[in-house]
Amino acid sequence: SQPGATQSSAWPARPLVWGDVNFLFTTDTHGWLMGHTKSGPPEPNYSADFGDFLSFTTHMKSLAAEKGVDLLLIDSGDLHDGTGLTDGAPPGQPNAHESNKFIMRLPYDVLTPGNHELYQYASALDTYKSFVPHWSGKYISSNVHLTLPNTTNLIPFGSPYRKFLTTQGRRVTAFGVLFHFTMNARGTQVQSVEELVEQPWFAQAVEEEPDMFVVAGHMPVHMEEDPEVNVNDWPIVYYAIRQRHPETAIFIFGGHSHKRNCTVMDEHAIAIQGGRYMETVGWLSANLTEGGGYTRRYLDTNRNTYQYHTGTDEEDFDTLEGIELTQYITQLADVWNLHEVFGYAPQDWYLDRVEFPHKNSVLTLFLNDVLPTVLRLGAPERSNIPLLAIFNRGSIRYDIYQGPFTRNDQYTVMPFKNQFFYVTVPWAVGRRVVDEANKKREDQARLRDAMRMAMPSLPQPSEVPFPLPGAQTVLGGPKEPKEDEPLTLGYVTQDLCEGYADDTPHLSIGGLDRADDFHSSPPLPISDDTLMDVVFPSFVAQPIVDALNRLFPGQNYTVAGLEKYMKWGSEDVFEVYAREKWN
Ligand SMILES: Nc1ccn([C@@H]2O[C@H](COP(=O)(O)O)[C@@H](O)[C@H]2O)c(=O)n1
Repeated sequence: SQPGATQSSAWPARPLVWGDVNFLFTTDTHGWLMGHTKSGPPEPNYSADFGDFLSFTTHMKSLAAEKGVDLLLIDSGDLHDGTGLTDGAPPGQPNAHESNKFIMRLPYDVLTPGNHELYQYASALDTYKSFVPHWSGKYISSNVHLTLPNTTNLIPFGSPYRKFLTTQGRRVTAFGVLFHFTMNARGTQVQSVEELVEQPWFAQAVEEEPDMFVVAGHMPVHMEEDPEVNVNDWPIVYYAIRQRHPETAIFIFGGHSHKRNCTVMDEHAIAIQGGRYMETVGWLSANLTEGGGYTRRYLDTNRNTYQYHTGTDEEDFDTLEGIELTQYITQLADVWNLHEVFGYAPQDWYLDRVEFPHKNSVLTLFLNDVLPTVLRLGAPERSNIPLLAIFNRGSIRYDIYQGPFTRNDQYTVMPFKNQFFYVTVPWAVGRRVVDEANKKREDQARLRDAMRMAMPSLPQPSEVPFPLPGAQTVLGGPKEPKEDEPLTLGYVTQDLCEGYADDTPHLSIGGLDRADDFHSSPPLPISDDTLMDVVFPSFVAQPIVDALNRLFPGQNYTVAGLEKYMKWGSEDVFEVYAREKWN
């Protein structure tokens, strides 16, 4: 792992149960290739870096070969937007250009893009040119297309599908599916999942019966409260395959909601996903012969986990390639100055453990102090005008831990490069913008829910042989810790499949389901007709402009007509604040 990373003191509770077909899977890694290096709990549980992960997958592939079984490695997208390694490149270089080279060192069998691969045309194009070719057909994007500069023809972003033989000779048909993402950059196209399954080429690809279908997709395998994330179109893909092949095995690997979860779809189909930020490596094993059945496990990403499951120790775990990858990651972090300290955070602030406006919520810190401080510093000429700052919760991505706050931390909290726009309106209008923008979101969510209800519901699985014979130890709740083995803080997963699936037992860190809605700084004690500045990030300019136009008819606000509030963008905000307040 990376120099200075605090190692985990926790260990897995029991060995993995292998089937004849096995999968390791990642999703929503968002650039956390350095692993989690802080000492505050639960960070040490996720302290392995991508070099460790490479050593782990190498040992696991060898174990599979020794056992004469298959092991496939899958990723379900969102490789960048989340750390300095992916987003801290010098100006002009597309996100993830360097970090993608690290990912290319891993032996993935199937990869698929997430929505973050498509927000910016420059990074989508760079992925297409520099990353996709390396995979020789393994990077699959069944419903994503792109146009090359100065052309109009849509071409597949990755391969539309992949048919291949596993090392044990099993025939696989694989697809890669992204939810119907609509905020993609001009020059990229995402087909809806309904449209995808109607394509003649899709019907043709599905027609021939393989031993198993493997579908990696950037959509959650469960329903979510948040309409931004509640984009579970898996039943559409599932039915499109099931109609033709009633009993063929289907393995679905989801993502996007940043949670561990699992759903049994029928006796021969299961959908599963790991969490986010390289905190989880998922494990799924199945017997396609000998009466079927599955086991699953959510592995914490630390060296204890990796060594325990590969029967190695500090002496023989690291492979040369793994050590080399760790060193390359360290070098890039050094070259890009990611460990530069901007200030010292006086306490922890959490994203998901406490609710806004709790004093330990990173959202509270951001709205009540960070944003007002930085906006005032950034536009001193407007400091006599009252200010209402608005932001979208989804732009804040992670906790802040007490101690040195570095350039990399700035990217883990707020990786996006959004400008700040403003309009000057009477307080009577300004104070209603956030509610109005959120109301529209809720209306859209209701519409989407209504469409979803029109879809056939999933059949109830009957008598699903879950888990695999020999996996009974997985059932019955968390293993009781020994008295001298205190539990550490971490994830305690309750997914929708049978039994207990966390690999290492923990005391629950908690976690809240939140909508990616709009929030604003505290109300101002001013009269309704006082003019004020409403400031918001460019990413949400359209919904805020729409809300303003509904509240203030006749003004005709447009995104193109908006002015920048200050020179700093969202990626600068925490640096400016930490230098000012924590230094
Ligand atoms: N330029 C951007 C891009 C995205 N966001 C926020 O990220 C959310 C999507 O992230 P997921 O991991 O859930 O896919 C999006 O809804 C925005 O809130 C942003 O702020 N700026």
